[in-house]
Amino acid sequence: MEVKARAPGKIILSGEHAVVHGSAAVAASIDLYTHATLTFPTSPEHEDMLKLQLKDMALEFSWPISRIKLAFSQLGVPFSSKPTTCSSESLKLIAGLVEEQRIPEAKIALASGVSAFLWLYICIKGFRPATVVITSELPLGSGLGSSAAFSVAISAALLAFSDSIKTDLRRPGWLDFEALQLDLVNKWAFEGEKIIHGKPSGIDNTVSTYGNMIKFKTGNLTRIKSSMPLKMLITNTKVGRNTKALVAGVSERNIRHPDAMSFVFNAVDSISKELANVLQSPALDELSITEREEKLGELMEMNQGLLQCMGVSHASIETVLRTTLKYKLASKLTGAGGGGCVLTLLPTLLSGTIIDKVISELEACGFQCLTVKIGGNGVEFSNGSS
Ligand SMILES: Nc1ncnc2c1ncn2[C@@H]1O[C@H](COP(=O)(O)OP(=O)(O)OP(=O)(O)O)[C@@H](O)[C@H]1O
Ligand SMILES: C[C@@](O)(CCO)CC(=O)[O-]
Ligand SMILES: [Mg+2]
Repeated sequence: MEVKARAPGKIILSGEHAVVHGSAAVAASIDLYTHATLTFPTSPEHEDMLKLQLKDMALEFSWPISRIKLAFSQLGVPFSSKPTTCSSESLKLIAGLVEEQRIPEAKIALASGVSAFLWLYICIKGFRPATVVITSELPLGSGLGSSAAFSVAISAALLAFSDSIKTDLRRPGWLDFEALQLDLVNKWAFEGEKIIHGKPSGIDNTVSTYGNMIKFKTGNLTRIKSSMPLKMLITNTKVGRNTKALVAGVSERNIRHPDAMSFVFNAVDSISKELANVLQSPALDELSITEREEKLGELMEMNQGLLQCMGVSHASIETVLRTTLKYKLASKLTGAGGGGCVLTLLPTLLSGTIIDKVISELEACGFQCLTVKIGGNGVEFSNGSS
């Protein structure tokens, strides 16, 4: 039997980092996906193995089920129908299982993803042999939510057609989960994100699970129905960074300067609320769209200034900001910053010629530009026929 799931990446229009400290943030899904395919063995030679294939990286990891059982023999089986946080003892055992796989040094950042996979698999499926194959259209560690899409796609593939989620195996094509099922996928994915991010707010797994556009504050989501078209250019600076370290850096700055940082987080909260209101205000005519785009651009610039204040900008991000500003276009980093991707608002009336000029100037700096569809479906699953 084969089960597939796909989960989208995301952009954050406002509020990253501050959302970890209780401010509101606004995020939207994008049409770049991570796919997870789960198959149970049909031939006896694979019967005692759990395998994880990361196809894009040409890496395969495998553990004899007996080895996993042995690792957990002292702590007991974490098998659970309820989303469970990986304790530091369990994380140590899992880190041991990951270390045995000898991930090449250049790809060692993948270790936290492999640990998240093992935790989700063992908790949800127990000691059952299987192969899980991952492919992704998202750049890893670039601010487009690759870690969340990975955790959501894995949780969804493991939960679809399980005891927790009864779904109809016979229907073809990509299928939607029901509301309560989505909540369960999201909660498990959050446990995966905790292993990769350290202290996630939950915004990335939430927008990847539910899709569309959301406002998110202290664990609660409000769906946003944007009444205006929204076009963004995404520039990947290709400067690698790690969300866990950047989130920890902001928390340290907050400990050093709690009074000043609380004003910064409050300012971001107001920006996100205003941004959500602008997106949802009733559509009237073309002029009002232009005015609203100007407001959005200004709010994005203000948010970027505050992200600089938090210490998560980077020289490469500043280069993108300077380049787009020459064309009077507003930009901000998206996700954890420190490199990664930058969003640039492309107003509806902006000519194609200008867009092409901006893109070629950014690409001449060695960056990669992408345009994506914003606000599509969240996680979906299929019986393998898609
Ligand atoms: N397709 C994948 N295969 C294996 N591991 C993955 C995959 N996608 C993400 N990961 C794990 O997530 C890590 C990247 O997560 P990180 O949170 O640093 O960046 P991001 O999620 O892309 O950006 P942001 O959190 O800013 O949106 C990788 O180093 C790896 O451990
Ligand atoms: C930096 C951060 O705010 C967003 C990463 O996409 C971290 C989080 O909210 O978990
Ligand atoms: Mg991430």
